[in-house]
Amino acid sequence: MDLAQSSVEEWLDSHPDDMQDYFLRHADVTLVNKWLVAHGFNQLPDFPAPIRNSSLTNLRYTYSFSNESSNPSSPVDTRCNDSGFFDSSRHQRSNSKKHLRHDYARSKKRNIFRTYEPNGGESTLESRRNSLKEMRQFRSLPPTSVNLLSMLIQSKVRLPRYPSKDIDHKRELKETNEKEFFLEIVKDISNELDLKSLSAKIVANVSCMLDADKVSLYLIEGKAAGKQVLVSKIFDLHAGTSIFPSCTGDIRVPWGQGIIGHVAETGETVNLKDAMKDPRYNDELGKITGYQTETLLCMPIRNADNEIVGVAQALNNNKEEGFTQEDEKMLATYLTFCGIGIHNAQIFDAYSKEYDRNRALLEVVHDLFTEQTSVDHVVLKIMQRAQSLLKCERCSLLLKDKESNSENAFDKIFDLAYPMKNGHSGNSDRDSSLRVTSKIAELVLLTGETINITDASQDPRIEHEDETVKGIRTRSVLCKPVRNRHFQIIGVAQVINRIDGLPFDDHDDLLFEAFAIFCGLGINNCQLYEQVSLAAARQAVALEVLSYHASVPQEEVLKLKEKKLPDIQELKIMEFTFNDFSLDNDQMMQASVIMFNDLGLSKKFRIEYETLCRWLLTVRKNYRNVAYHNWRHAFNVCQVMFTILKHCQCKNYLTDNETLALTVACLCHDLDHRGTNNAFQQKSSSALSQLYGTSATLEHHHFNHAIMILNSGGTNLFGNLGSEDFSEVTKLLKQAILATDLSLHIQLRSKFFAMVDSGQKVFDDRESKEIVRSVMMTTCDIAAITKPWEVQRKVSELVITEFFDQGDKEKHELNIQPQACMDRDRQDEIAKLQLAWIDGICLPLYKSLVQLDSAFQPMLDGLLDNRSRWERLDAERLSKHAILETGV
Ligand SMILES: Nc1nc2c(ncn2[C@@H]2O[C@@H]3COP(=O)(O)O[C@H]3[C@H]2O)c(=O)[nH]1
Ligand SMILES: [Zn+2]
Repeated sequence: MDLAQSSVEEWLDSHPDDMQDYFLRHADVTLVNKWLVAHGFNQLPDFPAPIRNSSLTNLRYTYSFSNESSNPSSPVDTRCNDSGFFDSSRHQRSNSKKHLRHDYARSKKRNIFRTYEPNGGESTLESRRNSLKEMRQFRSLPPTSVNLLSMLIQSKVRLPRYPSKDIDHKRELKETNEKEFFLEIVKDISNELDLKSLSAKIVANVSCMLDADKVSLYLIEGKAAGKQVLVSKIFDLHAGTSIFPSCTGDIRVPWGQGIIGHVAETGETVNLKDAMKDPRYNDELGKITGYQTETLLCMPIRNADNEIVGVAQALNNNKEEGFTQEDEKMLATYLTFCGIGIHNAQIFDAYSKEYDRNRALLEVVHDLFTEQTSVDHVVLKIMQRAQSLLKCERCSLLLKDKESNSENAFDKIFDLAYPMKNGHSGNSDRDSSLRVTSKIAELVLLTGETINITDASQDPRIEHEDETVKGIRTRSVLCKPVRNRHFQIIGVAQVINRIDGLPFDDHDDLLFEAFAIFCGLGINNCQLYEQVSLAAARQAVALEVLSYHASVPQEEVLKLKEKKLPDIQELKIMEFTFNDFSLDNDQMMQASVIMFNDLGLSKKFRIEYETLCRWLLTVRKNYRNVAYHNWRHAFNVCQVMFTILKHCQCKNYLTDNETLALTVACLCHDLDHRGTNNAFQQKSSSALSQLYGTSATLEHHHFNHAIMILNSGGTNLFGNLGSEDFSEVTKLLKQAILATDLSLHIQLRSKFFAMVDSGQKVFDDRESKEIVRSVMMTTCDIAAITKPWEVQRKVSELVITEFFDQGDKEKHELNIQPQACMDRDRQDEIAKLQLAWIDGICLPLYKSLVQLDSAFQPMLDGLLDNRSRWERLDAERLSKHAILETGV
């Protein structure tokens, strides 16, 4: 066991990268804390209270949990009071010096950063293997959009990692072949794009080159924002600056401080034989660690544009004369290469950050599309992503109270704390950290302006009394309005305290702006979705109510079912001269049953008698009580179809499915007609035109209504049809009902006329059959014009009554002038209009039908008779008119 342990340790020692990788992936905050305690870093700056009465008072620390392994969803408690680790007792503080000294002594013994790869190219192989493993991992997952997106936005860029030569090898080379040595250390850094590794390599190489005991490297950050600071990426304790390492290895030196600051600011090289005597030298750390600095060489690093990008400092080369001119020259030359390398690595770093940002925003977009059902879900997801990207202690969203009279009241608050509290929504009163910043949120809600408070202790708008009670300290706040798609403010998004202790910068502002927009969009989508769901539910309820009223009581069904059917001859329904008004309601029902039976439909399609009765009664009930487009019209249309099927040739070309579809279509073709035509639906922007569009608006509705009836309980006439027949009959039914749109007939009829003119008598191809069926529907629909004069006169009155009602609506409700045939003020022109109707639509149709099949002759005869009647009436009107005008 012990042996295994020692071999494990040995392996870990020889594989520092793997060990570090394992640590980064598996270490939790407790372990990090333990590590920090063990290494003497037992104070956190500003968390929770500044250090007072200590010899370290003027030391500036910056602790950051912001390295790539930090994840806001991990339960990191930055206050760490539970463990007592950050307890600010004096005892702990005085111990810290001891730890620090101890650690420093140890750090001298070994390289903290290994600057070479003991096993050559293995790491490149390993990274390739890892990336393959990741791909396999994604590929093995089921293909959900999340997995596909993850795969797509996986960075395919792998950092080149070139192994450094052993430090001893470099030293040897330096002794034997200085030129080779120099080439080696330039090559060493030329391909390194990771800033941290690059810094470590430069430090190691400069140390070797100058025989310096300690080398440090600082890079300038925050130049663009005008807040310059010198940052060291590597963990490297040394004396000479008032700095302290952070737990990520980032060390920050304020601008202009110490020799490093001076060199960065002026660009001068500083070469000292006795650094401690220089007034710029600040030896706070030296006092603690006991490290004595003697010789010092500090030089600026410039990029290709000659701008200073950093500073390198070497200490103690243990030579009496200090660092020589030769050393200076060599360092200057080497730093020229380092400057280019650093510049490239910084650009790469900026691109990586941008990549991360875009990736996070893409993920938010994905969330937005997948989470549309609940505001809570979408907001929480976006906030989690915002918090993970902005790395802040708290992220909240406060939604405006729409009901409240007050302009700055919130009714829903989402709050995500760090460590993750699994965001909750509710009353903010219980939460003091929200209360201290709610004034800011109210202000943002009122003004619509972003507020970025970089130092909350100096801001009067933050109520600090609450903080002392709860032990929470607001250091910085970034607060933004959240708007809907109409740019109205619907809430406020707020982030508090960056984890690294720095204030929110312009970059954060921009990023948070994107999140606020996403939040607004997400909420908007969810609200729309909720509205649609609500409307759908409302519609479902309305349909339920309607279908209850549209259905027929069972007694009525039984009554019809049990009533003896009269003789078909008695009803005279097999004649073209059938009187549309001869049957009463019950007789029309019975006549319909007889037609189904006589055509053999009931038998062929195994339609149960009770189902047929219920269906017929239901269809009748679903016609409105309008003047013309009512149940009687539907019945009369069906009667004509029946007569045609009984007397004309076309029956021979129709299949049973077609006969069934045409019969059902006649009875259903005007279902739920409201007494107004398609043009009116369009002009009034009725719900029907919105639902079905402007082409065959009503006809689509009639068809859908027919399907609805067929689908409701006990009325499925097609219930015993096989699936193929069922879908064919439904399709034929749709075609037939849509064909009753007169404008479609006008488009189609020329084809029919051409077919008849060409002498075609047999219709067995798909297209001509469809044309014939459509023409048959119109033939029946307008057949009242062919009926005996008394019937025609009565029907035309009903048609005109409905027309005039629509005309009245157009005049009074839509404020438009109706067509002549719908204008009540022109009722004396009826005969003229009927003549136009006959000549324009009816006569060409019935003439062509007779040409096709002489069995249609009675229809044409009736039509011509009615024409002469209308002609006479029109002539009478004209002569009356002439008498009135001339007085003769
Ligand atoms: N002018 C006129 N139009 C008619 C007459 N009979 C039917 N129609 C029209 O023919 C149309 C056929 O389709 P619709 O049932 O939608 O509406 C009908 C009426 O607009 C009529 O006697 N005179
Ligand atoms: Zn009709």
